[in-house]
Amino acid sequence: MATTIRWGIISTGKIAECFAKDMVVDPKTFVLLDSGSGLRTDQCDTFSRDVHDVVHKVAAVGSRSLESAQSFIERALEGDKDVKGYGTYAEVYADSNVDAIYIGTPHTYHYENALCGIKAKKHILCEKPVTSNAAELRSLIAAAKENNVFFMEALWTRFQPLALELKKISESGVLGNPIVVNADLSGDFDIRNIPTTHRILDPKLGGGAILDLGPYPLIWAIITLFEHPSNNSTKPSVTGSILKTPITGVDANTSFTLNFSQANLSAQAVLSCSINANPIGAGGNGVTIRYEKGIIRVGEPIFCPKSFEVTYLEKDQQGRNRVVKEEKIFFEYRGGGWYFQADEVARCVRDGKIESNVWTHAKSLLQMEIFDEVRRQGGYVLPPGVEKVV
Ligand SMILES: NC(=O)C1=CN([C@@H]2O[C@H](COP(=O)(O)OP(=O)(O)OC[C@H]3O[C@@H](n4cnc5c(N)ncnc54)[C@H](OP(=O)(O)O)[C@@H]3O)[C@@H](O)[C@H]2O)C=CC1
Ligand SMILES: O=C1OC[C@@H](O)[C@H](O)[C@H]1O
Repeated sequence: MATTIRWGIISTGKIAECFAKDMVVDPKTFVLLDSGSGLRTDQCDTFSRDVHDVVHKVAAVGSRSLESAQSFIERALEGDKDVKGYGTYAEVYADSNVDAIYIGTPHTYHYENALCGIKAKKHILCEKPVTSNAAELRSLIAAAKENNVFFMEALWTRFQPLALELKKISESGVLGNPIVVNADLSGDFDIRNIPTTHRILDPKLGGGAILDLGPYPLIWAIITLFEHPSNNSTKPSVTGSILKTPITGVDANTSFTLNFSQANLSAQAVLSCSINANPIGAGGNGVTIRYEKGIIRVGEPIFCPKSFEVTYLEKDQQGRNRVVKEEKIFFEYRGGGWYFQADEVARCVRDGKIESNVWTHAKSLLQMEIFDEVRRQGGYVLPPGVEKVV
């Protein structure tokens, strides 16, 4: 019999709406198609979501305003009368019809929202970045353990079928070891014209590039370098550089380099993010991973790419690399793709786990430690009181 997870949604902002809409995409009728030239029809079925073991149901929506909760239910959940709308988040935590809480508030509220949910014995899926810093995350992990509830950061990209397939190729050895990862996520948020209270500009909301966009270039380095068997889960060294905007002092342009050289890997990730620049790979590739014997190029947008290309290289007699094969792999699916991570939550809850084996507490912690270090080196200090644990 399928396990049903009854979700309580915290906040009625943009991403909460995307997540809620995805929860009503029928997982059984969903088919993932491979399209275009380079079709790998032999493997299409492998990528079908075709989920029969878990079912998602939104049971409650909480907002700071009841009207907002009700209008959210109308627009995102087709006015479903079975969904309770609440004018406070506390009522969602207290609702006995809610199994798991999805948190879609601005970064600097994640800690307190997640802690309230955990204390109410709810399982938690919390948007990225999971907290403002590593200390807050350590405190939440301890609280989740103490209350025996599942807790995971909503690092949705890690669960997408493209990421799973790329990881398989990356670790198969067919391309040799990875050498360099280049990844950027940038967006032009029109920072001169948006209000300084916008979450991307307001330091009280953890504004800037590193906390909002940084998780995405980083996830490709984590998948291909940190998780690579030759790395033995060894943490990288971190070098970061930040250019702040004079508008509010948050980081506008941030780059960070990770060296993986302590285990059996010798590889570097060169990562960056900006809130005032167009995507570097607009119309092209947002991530490039160079291996000893090939290259993988991942399409934009790097948080939800729909294709990647693999170039296989071989040395000729003069020792020059030549292309021997090129392959392009496409992914298509209905909905936004946020349900892949929700399926993971449901299965972990069903199996009595408090942590995912895929996006573990340790990987979220590694991410927050890297961001802390980049902010430290770049001199980006959040205003007093914003970080609830330091
Ligand atoms: N996984 C993904 O693809 C994405 C993830 N995100 C993440 O989701 C989070 C929210 O982003 P996004 O949806 O774009 O943000 P929005 O500003 O659109 O929504 C945030 C919501 O949080 C609630 N909220 C609570 N306190 C505050 C406050 N002080 N100021 C503003 N809003 C508040 C509000 O809901 P209410 O009024 O109902 O209480 C608001 O609508 C971020 O942490 C971001 O990193 C964002 C975009 C994509
Ligand atoms: O998670 C996200 O993905 C898309 C970006 O535009 C957004 O700002 C970010 O929060």
